[in-house]
Amino acid sequence: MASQFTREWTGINTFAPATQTKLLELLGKLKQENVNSLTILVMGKGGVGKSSTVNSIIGERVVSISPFQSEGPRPVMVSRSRAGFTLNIIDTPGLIEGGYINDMALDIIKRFLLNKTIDVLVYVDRLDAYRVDNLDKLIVKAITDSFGKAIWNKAIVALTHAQFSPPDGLSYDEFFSKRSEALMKIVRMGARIKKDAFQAVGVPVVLIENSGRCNKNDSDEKVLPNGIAWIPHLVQTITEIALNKNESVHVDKKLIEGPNPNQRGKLWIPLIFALQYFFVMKPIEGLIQKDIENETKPAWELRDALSRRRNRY
Ligand SMILES: Nc1nc2c(ncn2[C@@H]2O[C@H](COP(=O)(O)OP(=O)(O)OP(=O)(O)O)[C@@H](O)[C@H]2O)c(=O)[nH]1
Repeated sequence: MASQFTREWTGINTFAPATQTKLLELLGKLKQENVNSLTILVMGKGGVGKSSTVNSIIGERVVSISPFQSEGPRPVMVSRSRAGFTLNIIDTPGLIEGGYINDMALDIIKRFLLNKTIDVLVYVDRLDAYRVDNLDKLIVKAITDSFGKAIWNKAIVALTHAQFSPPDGLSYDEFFSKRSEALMKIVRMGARIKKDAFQAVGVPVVLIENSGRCNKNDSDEKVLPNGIAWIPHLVQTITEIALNKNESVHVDKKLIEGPNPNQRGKLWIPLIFALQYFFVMKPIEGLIQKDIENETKPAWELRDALSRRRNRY
């Protein structure tokens, strides 16, 4: 997907040596499986840390970040190559505006993605939130309606602000598990996937800390309060999703335009006619016939029939 002029992924060099080694190992694993490029789509509500996450993965400030919702509702694709492998990451604008899905932004994203193939969807939200609401459901529904339910076979839920300290009484792991559980429930509902099927998909939830003040371990890697070096963990999860048995999602015209409303239900028309014929028209015909047979003949008709019979003898 990237051209021959794709820039070198030099941002990797800014990571701690231990992180670099792990990332290069993962790229090697992908190449071993004949995967020479990956396209990652980053989506979520406004201001949750999508652009910051793109910058963290690339290791450069490639897209602008802002504490306020960004103005231009335009997606941006950043491509970098390293050792014969190309990484494409698509940053998208937040989809919610004034409490509703911004249809225009969604449409622009869909058109931007036309003829591209999504290998992994990273659905971003924040760890430090206490409740999920209808907006979360709406955004998941909008993603599902745009790219089909199959997109969730290729999805990761990523929670930013992961250096967050939960309120008194709750451990980090407990808070993470409660937050993930609540979010996964809303994702399942928004995607309209049955519980069993959704559990079988097993969308992974990963933690991210984009802040420059992220703690580091002895190997100088950025770590979370649970001790996990999050960059290699995120890239490893991306690799696993990319290599799972499910197909990547190719965005074609049919997918983004959805079913033609004029075609909707057309297949049912002959069946409805057949049902009407057998279960409405036929029984009515039968009743009419029976009615004619049972009809009591008027007296003059019986009298005329009798005199005709008498004259014959
Ligand atoms: N502490 C902390 N702040 C973060 C993290 N991720 C993002 N931020 C901050 O959150 C704000 C919004 O971040 P962005 O990356 O612009 O969020 P976005 O989702 O791309 O926003 P839109 O493009 O407006 O939809 C910025 O002030 C970031 O510095 C994180 O992991 N930890």
